[in-house]
Amino acid sequence: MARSLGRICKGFQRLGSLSSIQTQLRQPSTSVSVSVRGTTLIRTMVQALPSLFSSKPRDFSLPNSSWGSEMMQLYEHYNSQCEVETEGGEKQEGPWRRLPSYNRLLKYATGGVYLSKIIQSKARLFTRNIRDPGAAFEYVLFVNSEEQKCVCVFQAGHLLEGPPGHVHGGAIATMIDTVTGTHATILSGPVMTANLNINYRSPIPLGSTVLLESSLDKKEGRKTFISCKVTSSDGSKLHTETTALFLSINFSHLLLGE
Ligand SMILES: CCCCCCCC/C=C\CCCCCCCC(=O)SCCNC(=O)CCNC(=O)[C@H](O)C(C)(C)COP(=O)(O)OP(=O)(O)OC[C@H]1O[C@@H](n2cnc3c(N)ncnc32)[C@H](O)[C@@H]1OP(=O)(O)O
Repeated sequence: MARSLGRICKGFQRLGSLSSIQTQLRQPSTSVSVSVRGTTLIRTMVQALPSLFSSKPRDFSLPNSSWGSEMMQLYEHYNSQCEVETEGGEKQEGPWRRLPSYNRLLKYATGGVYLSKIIQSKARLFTRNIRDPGAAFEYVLFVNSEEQKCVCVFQAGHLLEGPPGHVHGGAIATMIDTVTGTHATILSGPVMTANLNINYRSPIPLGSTVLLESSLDKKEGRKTFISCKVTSSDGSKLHTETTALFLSINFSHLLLGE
């Protein structure tokens, strides 16, 4: 435990002081401003993420050759609203913001006390650990701070099969947890999923693109309640409906695992 804590402290030392991160935040090339309450932490984390990796991290939420036309259309729909033009022709932030996505959250604060050091260093985010483009989880998240909403465009690859020709329910749950969990983190800081209640209404064809829409229901103390719908890309078919509960945690909770 002491070793793990030491590693985490080292990790945060490498992150640099908060003021140096804030200086980074002010630089145009790295500036992201998610302007909802309680988002300073997540903004800092999102901003700091790239510097936690040894070499240039790959942002998995950018288009690749496996993205089909539906995925691209929806991506462009939301991406075009990340920056808008004023009447005077100036560019300014729009209502939506694309979230970058890496295959690891923290390089140094790994936890995982049951793993050897070598294996710990190979730990990767579940949804981003298959390198073959298009094979599994292809997705991109956008957040709308004003409306306290999050959307995710998700293209389900051939390795996610459950019933023949359709997406595995666990893979769907994984994406719902990812989207609502990210949304809850943006709204409330570090959280863990306490409850996910999913109703599967219609199967998702393998290879198709669907839209996940997450919205805040309410916040009560440490509890953040979120709802999420999965629909076909044109919104005409409802695939799943979910309510989720997230509880705010201290980082030490992840280490102690209690
Ligand atoms: C650090 C995050 C950083 C994220 C950065 C995001 C950037 C984006 C990048 C990448 C995206 C990746 C996003 C992935 C997201 C995935 C998230 C997961 O999958 S998390 C894994 C699955 N979840 C677990 O393993 C939890 C296991 N459970 C626990 O650890 C505990 O039970 C915990 C923390 C949930 C609660 O434990 P207590 O001890 O803190 O709290 P107690 O006292 O038990 O409960 C507090 C209140 O909550 C209610 N409560 C607790 N559990 C409940 C439940 N299941 N249903 C209803 N109420 C519950 C209780 O009744 C109590 O309520 P009363 O205060 O009395 O009103």
